[in-house]
Amino acid sequence: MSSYPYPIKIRAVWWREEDKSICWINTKELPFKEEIICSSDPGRVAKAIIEMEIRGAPAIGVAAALAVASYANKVKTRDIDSFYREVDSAINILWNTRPTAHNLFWALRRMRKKLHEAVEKGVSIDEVVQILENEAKHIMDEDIRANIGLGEYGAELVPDNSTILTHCNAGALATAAFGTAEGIMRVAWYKGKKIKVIATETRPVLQGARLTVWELVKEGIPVTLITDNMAGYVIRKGLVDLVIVGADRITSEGYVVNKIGTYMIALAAKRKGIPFYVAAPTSTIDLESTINDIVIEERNPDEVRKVLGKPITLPDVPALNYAFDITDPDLVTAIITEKGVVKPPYRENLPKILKNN
Ligand SMILES: CSC[C@H]1O[C@H](OP(=O)(O)O)[C@H](O)[C@@H]1O
Repeated sequence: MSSYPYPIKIRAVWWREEDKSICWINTKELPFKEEIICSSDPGRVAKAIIEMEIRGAPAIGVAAALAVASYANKVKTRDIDSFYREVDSAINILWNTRPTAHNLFWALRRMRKKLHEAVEKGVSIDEVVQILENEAKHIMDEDIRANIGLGEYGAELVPDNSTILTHCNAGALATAAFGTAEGIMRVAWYKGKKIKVIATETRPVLQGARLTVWELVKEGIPVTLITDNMAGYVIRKGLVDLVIVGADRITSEGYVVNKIGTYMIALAAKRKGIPFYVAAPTSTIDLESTINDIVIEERNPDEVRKVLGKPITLPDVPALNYAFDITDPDLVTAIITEKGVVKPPYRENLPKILKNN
């Protein structure tokens, strides 16, 4: 069991050694029910990602990697070509779950590369299985260490006695553990800074009300819940000292793709002149992409027409359900990663930070 400099109290996804399966806490049921599910079936894990039992850019990537490794452990064939095809098809099933978060594709590319290299080398199936398991565990451990690392950098930017506004959930429930935006909050809190948090509910899936509140209450970090449409006013009223959010993808120019509603908060922060920070491991940064490559997931309109499954409008009214939006680089004060804090110009400085060891 790896050791970390801070307590790891909550994990979104993890590896169960006894049966080499992937386990996750079903975030769809929180905070009202804590349900743990374990599986080695890539189809079941894909369903969990699509239906947001597992959600959050880093958690999705880690889950996909663990699912590939878990499935590889269960493949029965002793023919290497059939084995390769079966594991590669599992990668494809997971690849086609949600289109926006870069971490999913970053993790699956790592797994596919390990699979291809091992098979090319002609190692045994048992050795390929072990290589895939090791890689998936590295991806999981790297995520936790990255969150702690960016948490340390970010906490330096958090004034004592400050109020942080956050949107959605970029916490332990969105990562292998510790969280990104919430990782900064945890380190600041553990280091004795008297922070308070304002969390937006985050319609339509309510990650803020259901997940961020649950995480911060468990940590003993003071949190106040607001509706999404209250964010502008509380910023204007001077109740917020800084904004910290997560990210699902950051392009080469520094465009930040994050939960729908992030852009409006960034505009309000700019207008008020308070810092707007984006916390993200480097696995979220996609230097191959530009704003034109971004795919914004559109989810089932029923998520908008209902709250926790209860209709709030007429059943067939047309509804838009964009799951993410795009925040322009000039609205982002800094991008906080495990390799350091990136300041503008992002097009120039993002590649530099990725080269840092
Ligand atoms: C640590 S990044 C989490 C990121 O992912 C969330 O999206 P979703 O809940 O739809 O997976 C949201 O954009 C968070 O900022």
